Amino acid sequence: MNSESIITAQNVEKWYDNNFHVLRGVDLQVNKQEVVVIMGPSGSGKSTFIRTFNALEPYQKGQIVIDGTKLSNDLKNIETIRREVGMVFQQFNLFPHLTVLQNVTLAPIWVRKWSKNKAEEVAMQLLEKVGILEQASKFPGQLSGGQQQRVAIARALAMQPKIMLFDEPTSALDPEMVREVLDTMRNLAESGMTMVCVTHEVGFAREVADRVVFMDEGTIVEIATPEDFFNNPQEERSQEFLSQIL
Ligand SMILES: Nc1ncnc2c1ncn2[C@@H]1O[C@H](COP(=O)(O)OP(=O)(O)OP(=O)(O)O)[C@@H](O)[C@H]1O
Repeated sequence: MNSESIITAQNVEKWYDNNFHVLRGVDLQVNKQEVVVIMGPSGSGKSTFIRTFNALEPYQKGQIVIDGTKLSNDLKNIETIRREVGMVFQQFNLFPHLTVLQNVTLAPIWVRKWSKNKAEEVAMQLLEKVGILEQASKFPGQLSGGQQQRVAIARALAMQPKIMLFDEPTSALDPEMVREVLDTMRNLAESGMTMVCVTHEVGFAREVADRVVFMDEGTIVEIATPEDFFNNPQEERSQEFLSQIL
């Protein structure tokens, strides 16, 4: 792991329109090539927090800097940020009327202005990497959930991001498909990608994460190595959470 920071969030505060104070002064620094897993009870603000990293959610106070670019709410740097930060969601969010290949090449052609040939060449490499090359000409509805999620990962990677965000990527999958998606994420981590993953998958966190961040009620309660977090949590709220999930 590289010790150079690529995400710096300082004292981030956010209120939803209904005045709900969802992020209450959150600080986090993620280093290049680091894998951070964010865990915490439902409603603690995990999704909201990572969605601020690619400007899907505005925030009202504090500062977020992504690879040297300040993420301000005037959306000035939004194109730069979105190019650098890929995201995979719980619901795969693929375009149902486009083939797998078209889903993966769409953004590189329109945003990166690549030729169709170049975009398809890169897409085929990525589909091979995530193990679904033979599905390239199918439509999302013809694939299993696990395969669709791997298309979503390939689609995000096609933009050649520096950071990948995962928001509960296996929560909508049947149990037998969870493994193939986690294996794909593990391979990506091994290739040196910087990753921030909201997930309840303890095995993945134990094996792949460099650090586990535990959030509760809009704050970060504890940050620790997986070994320390799962074997010897320091905070009472972490202990309570772990006693429910382990
Ligand atoms: N658009 C919105 N408007 C108002 N409140 C919202 C909105 N989106 C989320 N919330 C609330 O903010 C809180 C945090 O939501 P968030 O999805 O970030 O939590 P989470 O920790 O990711 O939860 P989960 O594990 O259930 O996905 C929840 O109480 C949720 O109801």
